[in-house]
Amino acid sequence: MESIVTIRNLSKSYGDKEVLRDINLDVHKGEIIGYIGPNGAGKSTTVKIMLGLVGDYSGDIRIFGEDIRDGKVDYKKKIGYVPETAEIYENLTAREYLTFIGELYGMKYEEANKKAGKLMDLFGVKDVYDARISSYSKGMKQKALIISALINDPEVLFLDEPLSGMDANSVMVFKEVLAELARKGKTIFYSSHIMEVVEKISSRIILINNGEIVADGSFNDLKGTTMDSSLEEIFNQLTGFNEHEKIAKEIVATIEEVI
Ligand SMILES: Nc1ncnc2c1ncn2[C@@H]1O[C@H](COP(=O)(O)OP(=O)(O)OP(=O)(O)O)[C@@H](O)[C@H]1O
Repeated sequence: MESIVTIRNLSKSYGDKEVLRDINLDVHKGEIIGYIGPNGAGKSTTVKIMLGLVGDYSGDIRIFGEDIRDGKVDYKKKIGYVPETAEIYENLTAREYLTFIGELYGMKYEEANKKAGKLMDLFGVKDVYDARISSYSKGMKQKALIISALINDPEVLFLDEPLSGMDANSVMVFKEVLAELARKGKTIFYSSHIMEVVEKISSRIILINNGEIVADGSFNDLKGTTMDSSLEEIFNQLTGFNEHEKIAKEIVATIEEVI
């Protein structure tokens, strides 16, 4: 199977805090990787390193066979990225923003405008194409971001919590879009805390805890190793978490406390 992303011995520290420890990973064409882990586990850091947004790491990363350290930016043209928090240009309209992004990817204005307008329509937000993004609801902003990541027909998609704020119908459509893209040979790296969705869409799940990969396999493989039935339970077990009731009680007791 063709390897789209190859990560070898990736480690990263911030000061004396080791955030990623010896990550090794091969991502193959057409895979939907569910990349999960507790808050602060190192998921966004991994993705940002792959995108060239964070440097100063040790180890090697190849994307489409090229070492990303070589400073070439060509590989980025084949990548789409939905970040966890969007630095979206809120004063622009979606038409302005999406055509701008399209042109950055080397598309002609007319082509970008046509495609963006059509995608806005298909995502049910055509009526706000010419409204400022600052006036959008959370889910509408998320759709504009998703469109900006897809407009250049990328080979690889990096998605960080892409569904936040989206309603149930839109989520269904988007999940189907991801499955269809994977069938067409696109590779998807999907980072999220919504276990239900990760469980359903991923062909392979990678669980990272304290900067290390602690599980890597299909949902069925993971089920086999722990005897748990849902990804949420597997997640809790592999990250050593079984104290939710106790912690919740302490939180409520603290809220009620008269100090
Ligand atoms: N610029 C930075 N400077 C210092 N520490 C950082 C920086 N960015 C991230 N970290 C630390 O690296 C660790 C991993 O962060 P990261 O954002 O990769 O986690 P995550 O798995 O994406 O978490 P979440 O699920 O909350 O999004 C955290 O302890 C975080 O505090």
